[in-house]
Amino acid sequence: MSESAVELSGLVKRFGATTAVDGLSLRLARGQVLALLGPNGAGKTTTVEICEGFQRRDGGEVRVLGLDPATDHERLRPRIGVMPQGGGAYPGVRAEEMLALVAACAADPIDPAWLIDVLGLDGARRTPYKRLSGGQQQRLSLACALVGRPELVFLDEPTAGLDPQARRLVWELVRALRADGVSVLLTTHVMAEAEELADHVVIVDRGRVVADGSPSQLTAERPDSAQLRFRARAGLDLTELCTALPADCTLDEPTPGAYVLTGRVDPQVVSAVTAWCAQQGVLAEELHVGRRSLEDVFLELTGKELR
Ligand SMILES: Nc1ncnc2c1ncn2[C@@H]1O[C@H](COP(=O)(O)OP(=O)(O)OP(=O)(O)O)[C@@H](O)[C@H]1O
Repeated sequence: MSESAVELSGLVKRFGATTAVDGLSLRLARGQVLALLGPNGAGKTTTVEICEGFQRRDGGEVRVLGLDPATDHERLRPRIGVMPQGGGAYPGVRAEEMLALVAACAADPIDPAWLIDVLGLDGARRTPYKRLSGGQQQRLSLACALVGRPELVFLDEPTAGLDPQARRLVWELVRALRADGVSVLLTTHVMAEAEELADHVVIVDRGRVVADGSPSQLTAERPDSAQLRFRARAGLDLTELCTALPADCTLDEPTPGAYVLTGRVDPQVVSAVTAWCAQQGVLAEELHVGRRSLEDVFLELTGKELR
């Protein structure tokens, strides 16, 4: 087994009566990307901040690059990069000044001008932090996390609020980091981000791990995990359609006119659905047979209620 970049065992963190992290264990192998997913308040940021050495744990074991962040923070700091949720900086500092300041703390920094260019911040180099757009602040925060050539990077919701172009750029950077052997632990609410980038996904809920594996393991580990999706006019009688299908199939209309059948999808099932639609004079469009998405797995494990 390769060496771990992060190893947590039975991690516990309480805030008064709230148990934010409740016996959480996970492992990020060196050179890999781990995505930590979970609903709001699941304990992701708290877990990441304990790994970064910014929060003290109440129980469990934590090893980050072989060190304990609670006691070895000074030795760990130059080896890790941190992009906190929401960023933050002195409002008057100019983008290039801020990056230069962070670079000055590193033994062998990446050229700040190059990073500014790669992250599309060239036109904003002399803009004070408070005047940068939210997306520019995010990208500057990412630049600050990377400028010290870290061995391990923590990215807390790195693409929150970014436009699609900037999101793609961040994804490319994460892939480039991985190709360079950098380990990445990221939190995200964007399932496509986890599917695109992560070698390993850990889903947490109420401070506990509820699923752990590669994206393909999580979406395909059950034999009944296939789905048939199609579009048709809204409000089809799903109870009646169900009678034409095997008992273990479930049908849902998550948004009007979009249908999802989950179960053992075989040729007979596809034929039964289209035949039933034909009997109703309904054209089933955009038929697609595939695996459950990571989002389906996530909702199944963590529920659909808002937190
Ligand atoms: N400093 C704090 N004081 C008190 N409670 C806190 C503190 N920080 C976090 N919590 C609580 O701990 C729980 C976990 O919060 P955390 O921010 O780690 O969740 P999260 O998974 O990162 O959520 P989100 O997706 O909304 O960012 C929540 O109930 C939160 O209210």
